[in-house]
Amino acid sequence: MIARVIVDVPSRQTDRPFDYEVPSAMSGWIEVGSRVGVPFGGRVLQGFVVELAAEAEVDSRRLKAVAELLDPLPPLLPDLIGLAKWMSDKYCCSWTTALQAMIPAALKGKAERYVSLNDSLDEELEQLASRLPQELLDMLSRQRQTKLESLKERFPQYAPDIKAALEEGVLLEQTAIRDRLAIRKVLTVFPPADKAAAAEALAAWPTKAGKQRELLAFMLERGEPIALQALLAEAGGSPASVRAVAAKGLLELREIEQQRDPYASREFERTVPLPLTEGQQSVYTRIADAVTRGEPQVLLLHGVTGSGKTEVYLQAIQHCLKQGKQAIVLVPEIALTPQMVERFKGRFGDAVAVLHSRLSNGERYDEWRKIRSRKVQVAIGARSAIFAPFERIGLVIIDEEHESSYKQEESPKYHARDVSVQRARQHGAAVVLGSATPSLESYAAASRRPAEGRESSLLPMPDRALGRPLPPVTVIDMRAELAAGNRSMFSRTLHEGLVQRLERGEQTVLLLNRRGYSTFVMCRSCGYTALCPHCDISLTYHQKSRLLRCHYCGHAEQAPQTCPSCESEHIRFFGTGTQRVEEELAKLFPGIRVIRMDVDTTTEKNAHEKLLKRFGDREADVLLGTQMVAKGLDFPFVTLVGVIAADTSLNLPDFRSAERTFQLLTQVAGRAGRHQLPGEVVVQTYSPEHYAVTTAQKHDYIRFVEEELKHRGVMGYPPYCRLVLVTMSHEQLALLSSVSEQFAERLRELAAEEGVLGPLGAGLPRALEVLGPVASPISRMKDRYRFQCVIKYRGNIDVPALLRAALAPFVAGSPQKLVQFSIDVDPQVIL
Ligand SMILES: Nc1ncnc2c1ncn2[C@@H]1O[C@H](COP(=O)(O)OP(=O)(O)OP(=O)(O)O)[C@@H](O)[C@H]1O
Ligand SMILES: [Zn+2]
Ligand SMILES: [Zn+2]
Repeated sequence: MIARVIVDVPSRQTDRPFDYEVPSAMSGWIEVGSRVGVPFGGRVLQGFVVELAAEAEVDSRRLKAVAELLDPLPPLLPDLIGLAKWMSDKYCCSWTTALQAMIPAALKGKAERYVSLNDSLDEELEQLASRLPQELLDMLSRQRQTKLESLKERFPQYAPDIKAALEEGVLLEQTAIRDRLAIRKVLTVFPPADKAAAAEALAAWPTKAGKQRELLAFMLERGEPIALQALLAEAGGSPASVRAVAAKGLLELREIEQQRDPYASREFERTVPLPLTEGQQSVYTRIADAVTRGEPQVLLLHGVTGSGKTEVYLQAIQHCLKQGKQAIVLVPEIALTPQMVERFKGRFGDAVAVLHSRLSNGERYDEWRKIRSRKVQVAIGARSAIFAPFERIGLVIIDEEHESSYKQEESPKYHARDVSVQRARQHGAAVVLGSATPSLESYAAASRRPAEGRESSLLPMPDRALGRPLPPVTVIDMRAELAAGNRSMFSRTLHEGLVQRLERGEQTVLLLNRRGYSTFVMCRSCGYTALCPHCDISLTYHQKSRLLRCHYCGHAEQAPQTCPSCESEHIRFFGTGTQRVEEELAKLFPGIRVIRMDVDTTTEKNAHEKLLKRFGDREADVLLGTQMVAKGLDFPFVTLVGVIAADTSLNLPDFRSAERTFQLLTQVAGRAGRHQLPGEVVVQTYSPEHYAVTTAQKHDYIRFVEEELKHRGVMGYPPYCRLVLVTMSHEQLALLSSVSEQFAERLRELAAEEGVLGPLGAGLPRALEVLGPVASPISRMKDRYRFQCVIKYRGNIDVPALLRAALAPFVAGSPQKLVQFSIDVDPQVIL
């Protein structure tokens, strides 16, 4: 039997399956999706089996055999292998890069070198072996295989002997793949099987073995297994005393596998399904029908903030589980709050696995194994949870589907929404995209259907579940505030609002829209700003460590005391805006209790969770933060939401800036007055007439979409066309410039051959334009210059195929001269 294996070398030349022979001992074990170690270019590398075949495509004499099988159960399923292929085609990444995105970090094994004594030593070799230093020989003969690294570390003085032994063939070298992380095993003590006999033995115990006696008595009383460590902590004694009792057959000592459950210590109150409101009911019925029918379908749930989307998700999942199928729930990373987890754990208990980036690798691996071993039926997590290895998926839910964090910014640059749709196609599953502010792409796609004579896939929920109206929004023109002599960062209205909440003991959420703000260093005398020496971007100031850091390459340096350029002392560090707001609040409202949530206060593990819990327990009057406070929070005592600067995201050079601003304002406004107490919202801005602000003020999504679509149409942006961003980089500017010109030219030629090259504005059904090359907005990163081309196209064009063809001449070049190409299909940001 032949296994076709994708080897973990992420280069374009090796991006195809290689044939290996399957040794007969492995043949019953190897499947499509198995992880194997295979010889490749003189090493053993990790790879995945993507196909099994009877005959090799290469000369059988040149065929090598699979060296090792890494897991008894294949970590990937055939549908995921197929999905990875689809991703590599669509996103122009290598197949292996896509496969790597699907497995937990713990399984990204690394090759290790081992040595062992050659056991077929003939006389001559024996002779040579006997000359090895005795302690080295001892160690080698004790173990069948010894890690080369540990041998080197332990006996640095014998390096020449080891080398010689390897050359002479006295020592043999092997490579094997070792996982970064193993299943955790815990030494556990079990109570005696025969209690009566143990009790008898206890009574007859000689008094001098007091500690062993106590241990046995403790275990008899306890009656259930306990980890050795815990036993020693509770009952005292040493491992030796436990072993002594076990040796008498009165206790049992065994290693058992332990799952690291990050939620083990938490109790989740069980909830029951709520009677649905009318609006929820009709939406639920549509989703449940789709799940029952088992046809792939994409539904867009457009429900205003507080409309009770989560309850609909919960009941739809319940329906899905009843059908014997599994469900995946995607939420944006920062919305994966304890509140969210609680709602799912509360309804489905241990049937839920949670996957997010704040878990340790070990915890994530264990959650993942619960899915793979069919212990859970629901997976909730950030974007990569779409790869949860379920076998029969009935429903995929993407909450806050408009969030940009569903797009992965490093390779594979996939969008979880598109991957979900593809995976749902494989399984006959329904996809529910939920949002109060759907992305323009999703909204346009859903509204196109009725025009094409198909059933609408738009599911609206225009009312809040608890009957509260959406809160009134007051827009404050900050220019007028200044004209009226108010120089504070709080308008009079917001100030007044805060005073009232403090008096009434209600809570306020304050959002500082920080996108586009940066925390940089500037000299007020000469205008000097601190730039990264390797990247064309300013360094960011970190107040805690007093360091200046580059967010792209990690470069760090001490913050200067005086200006490096003019030696002036007037050098200023513009710290995170939230810190300044916090200081101002303390000044204006003495004694005010503020919880600040931003990148600086949420670096620690679970910090996010702890801060929100304190706010939920009403230990603070104000929750102040960046984007993090805008989403998903549902606190009954929040009656005021203030947006300190609505504009900062409007002025970014990004065609989605109006959409992002509208979404952010609508989402954060939605935090107010969700329960019994009515809420209100104050939005401070320098552009009160911008349609993103005025439509958000009226909670008018449809109006915003109409307005925004006009702009997109005029400018030629999605959803009227699609984009691909190609970024090229190299250390030498001249070379980069000429290669990128050649590439763009080649691409235009190929598009012309296909008959699709032409301006989008001409009204052709299929058209493609290549813009550039031009210098990227960040024109140098990690000492490499960067150029970019933007491809705009409309209609059914296989752009990935065009790109691959255009790239071909540049991939095979000599390595030193290689220009690095990075392709971003449907980019979220054009930087
Ligand atoms: N059928 C129902 N009966 C009673 N209460 C409900 C019902 N459905 C939802 N709720 C409550 O309404 C509140 C808002 O619901 P939820 O948080 O799910 O809104 P949402 O649509 O997700 O809003 P957002 O987009 O703002 O996060 C919650 O406190 C929830 O418990
Ligand atoms: Zn200066
Ligand atoms: Zn840098």
